[in-house]
Amino acid sequence: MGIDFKSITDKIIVSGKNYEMPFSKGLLARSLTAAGMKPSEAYMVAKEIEKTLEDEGYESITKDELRKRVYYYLLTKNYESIAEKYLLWRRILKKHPIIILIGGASGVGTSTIAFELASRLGIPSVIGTDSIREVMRRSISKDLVPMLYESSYTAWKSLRIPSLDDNVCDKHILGFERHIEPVLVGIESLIDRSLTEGLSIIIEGTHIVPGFMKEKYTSMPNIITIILTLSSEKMHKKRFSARAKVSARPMERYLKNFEIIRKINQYIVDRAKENDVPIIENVSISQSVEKCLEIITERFNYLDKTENGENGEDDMY
Ligand SMILES: Nc1ncnc2c1ncn2[C@@H]1O[C@H](COP(=O)(O)OP(=O)(O)OP(=O)(O)O)[C@@H](O)[C@H]1O
Ligand SMILES: O=C(O)[C@@H](CO)OP(=O)(O)O
Repeated sequence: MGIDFKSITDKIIVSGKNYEMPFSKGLLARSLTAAGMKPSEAYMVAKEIEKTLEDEGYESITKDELRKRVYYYLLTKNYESIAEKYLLWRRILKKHPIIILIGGASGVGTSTIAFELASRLGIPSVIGTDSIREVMRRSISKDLVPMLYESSYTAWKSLRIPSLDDNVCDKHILGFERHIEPVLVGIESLIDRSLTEGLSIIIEGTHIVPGFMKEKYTSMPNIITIILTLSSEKMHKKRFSARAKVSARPMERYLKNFEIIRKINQYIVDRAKENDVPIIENVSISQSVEKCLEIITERFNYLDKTENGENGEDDMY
């Protein structure tokens, strides 16, 4: 049996297909910011919508009706483009789990952007590929795949190739490739699980490299890969010192291996270009998040059109 919210709150109750919850201005504001509204404005709009419903005597409202109300409210306040994006996002998220993969070399900011994006989109799970790597380490022995027990930029040290001719193959990159392969198995199984459960998720880290994931995944329109980079070496270096101040990851280790990390950065960017995967210069957090949202909205538009036709609006709200 569900919770009897009426007995514990006098808030309007919002009901979905399988659950009910008290009206949350924060949740509504979040879906408005995902559609492009400024956070400060979004909270005020959410507050105003709640007040209008209260004034009209609502005690409960279905999610579909609320969506409709929000949409028309936005139109009457001249937020046409946000209104359309808001509807598009609700329509897509209602039908599909969304899987966002954020890749990039160590230190370019994948986890920072992934967490910001998750909060804007209301996606409850962010998993770092470092954690997946940790799980894979427990299931694959060090003797079998020693590269897995290294970092992405030191994996080359475990290669079993005595003298590698750098003109034929770059040992740092070969080490990196061998390092990410077993982690990809874990990433793919996590994606399978999310698809089966219908749960949206963001997976981030240096093990997300375009061209390495099976086509089965890259061809799904609700799986979106984005690569982050930093062209400026100076800025990239600074990120390690900034991180060292708030975490237990010493910057010396990353600075010592900086040349290799930069090589990996270039390698990931090249693979992204080859595979038509969008690349974002992660200079400012807010701008990177905005760009990610633009890329995701574009994909949603495509998904929506392929499902409903150019003007199809059979399930508008
Ligand atoms: N756009 C940005 N502007 C300023 N600082 C940023 C930005 N993105 C990330 N940072 C900071 O840079 C540092 C490194 O970022 P983060 O830990 O997210 O990197 P990462 O790509 O996840 O690295 P790793 O793969 O090694 O875990 C952090 O201190 C973070 O706060
Ligand atoms: O392998 C790496 O590039 C990083 C990624 O976060 O991990 P660590 O430096 O902790 O081994």
